[in-house]
Amino acid sequence: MSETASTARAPVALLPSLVPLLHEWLPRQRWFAGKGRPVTGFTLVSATELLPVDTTGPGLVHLLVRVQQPGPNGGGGAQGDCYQLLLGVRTHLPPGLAHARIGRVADGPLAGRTVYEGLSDPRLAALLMERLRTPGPLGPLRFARTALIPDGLTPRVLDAEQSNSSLVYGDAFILKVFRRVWSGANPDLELPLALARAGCERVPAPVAWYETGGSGRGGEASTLGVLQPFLRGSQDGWQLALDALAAGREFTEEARALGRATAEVHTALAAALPTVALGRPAAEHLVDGMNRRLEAAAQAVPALLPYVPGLRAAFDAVGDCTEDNLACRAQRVHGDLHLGQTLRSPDGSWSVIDFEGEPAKPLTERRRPQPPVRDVAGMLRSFDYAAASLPQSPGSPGADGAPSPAAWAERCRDAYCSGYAEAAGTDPRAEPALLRAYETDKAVYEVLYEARHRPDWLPVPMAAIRRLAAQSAAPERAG
Ligand SMILES: Nc1ncnc2c1ncn2[C@@H]1O[C@H](COP(=O)(O)OP(=O)(O)O)[C@@H](O)[C@H]1O
Ligand SMILES: O=P(O)(O)O[C@H]1O[C@H](CO)[C@@H](O[C@H]2O[C@H](CO)[C@@H](O)[C@H](O)[C@H]2O)[C@H](O)[C@H]1O
Repeated sequence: MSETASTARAPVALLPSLVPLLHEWLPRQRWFAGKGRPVTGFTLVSATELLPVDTTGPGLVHLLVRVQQPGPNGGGGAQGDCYQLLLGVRTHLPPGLAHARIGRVADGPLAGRTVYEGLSDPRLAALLMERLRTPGPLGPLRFARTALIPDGLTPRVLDAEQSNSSLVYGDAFILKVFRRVWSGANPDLELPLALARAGCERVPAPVAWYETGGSGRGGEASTLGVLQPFLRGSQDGWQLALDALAAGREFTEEARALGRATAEVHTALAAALPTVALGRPAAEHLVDGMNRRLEAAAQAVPALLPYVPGLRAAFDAVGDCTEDNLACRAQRVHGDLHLGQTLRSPDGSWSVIDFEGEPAKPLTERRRPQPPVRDVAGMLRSFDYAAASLPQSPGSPGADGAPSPAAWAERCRDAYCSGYAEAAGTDPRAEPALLRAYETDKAVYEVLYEARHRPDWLPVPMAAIRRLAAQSAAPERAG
């Protein structure tokens, strides 16, 4: 991403007058990654008027802003993390947009005007779609598409709690606007594009996207947003699993189908993008990464400390990877696979979405080839999560002698691995120590994630930590 401030007709002195409003508004957003650390400054990366700001109607300003904060920044390093903002500007905000209000600008080029979350304004959201329909450059931004997009689709903001912002257009397309912008292609564009080119139908194929930087000055463009077909009427795997559990129903058929879908995605990714055999140095590098993440998590969540030696022992299995072990081949993977990243369409087929990887990790790390067992482990953790999040009531599994949620999860985990083995030809359970190492790494990530975002959920990954640490201490008894 270019670090030079650039403008496309947007007022150059825009940022200073917005700073007091952003100071207050930005840290409160669900997608703001630097929660808990004070914001000490803002730097403008680029400002682009998508709709000119004049006094007759709403304007739409696209901003890339770096946010300075003390402490360990993710991808931004000392310069701070970069965020994408789409600000609506109006003289009078209609009451229907009151919920989107950011504030009134006190001085500068927008003095007296109200700025608000532009994506919440259907008129401005439609304008963003118009840009995607008619590709080409606009100041520092570039719009691209792979197919014609129909006109006149009504936009609505998806109100799911998310790391990014998504808009649905006419129930036909979904546009994901990446909030935290990293230098380089986002895997949520890169991988679905590669899968679409490889003919894999498990992933909605990107129809359009927009990006910045990377052209002419070397380096890769940074992805800002991706438009994909909206899978109307589909339900996500997390909700389906919870519904099944609450009704005391098995979920093994679905789990098996999910295993097959995961294997198909992995096979297509391995065919479309480079794979590497992990020799000892590369495997040891992976173990180092796991140990570093464990140390950082244990510093932030001291409840992890007693388990550190046991968890470290679990990671050692990855260091034993040799080049002739097929399970140790590394390839591009999903990177944050869980039930909430799967959608079942009304005809019963499963799709996989959200290839961004773990949002807090630097992009370079997320784009590195990994053993596919990493995704398998992520999904196995998810069945455990579903079972652990079921509120106990009479008649629910585990109460009054009904099958226990833990046993339900175990059957799902087995069925998922069986489905995976059927489609991939390799059974993840054939390398139990490797699988356990990746499950442990994921559980450590979850401990940190929950401590930061949903402290009430912390007991769920902590229960897994206790189980995994005990299994490493007695591996011969662990499955
Ligand atoms: N192609 C799609 N069709 C239907 N719904 C989708 C599609 N892509 C995403 N969604 C819905 O949008 C939600 C958020 O999408 P996701 O890619 O997970 O965003 P985030 O990275 O912000 O978590 C998903 O949980 C899903 O319900
Ligand atoms: O969907 P995101 O890309 O935002 O992923 C993050 O949030 C997830 C929670 O929404 C989190 O997943 C964890 O909780 C899920 C239940 O809510 C569970 O199914 C997953 O197994 C568990 O990891 C994910 O880790 C995080 O990156």
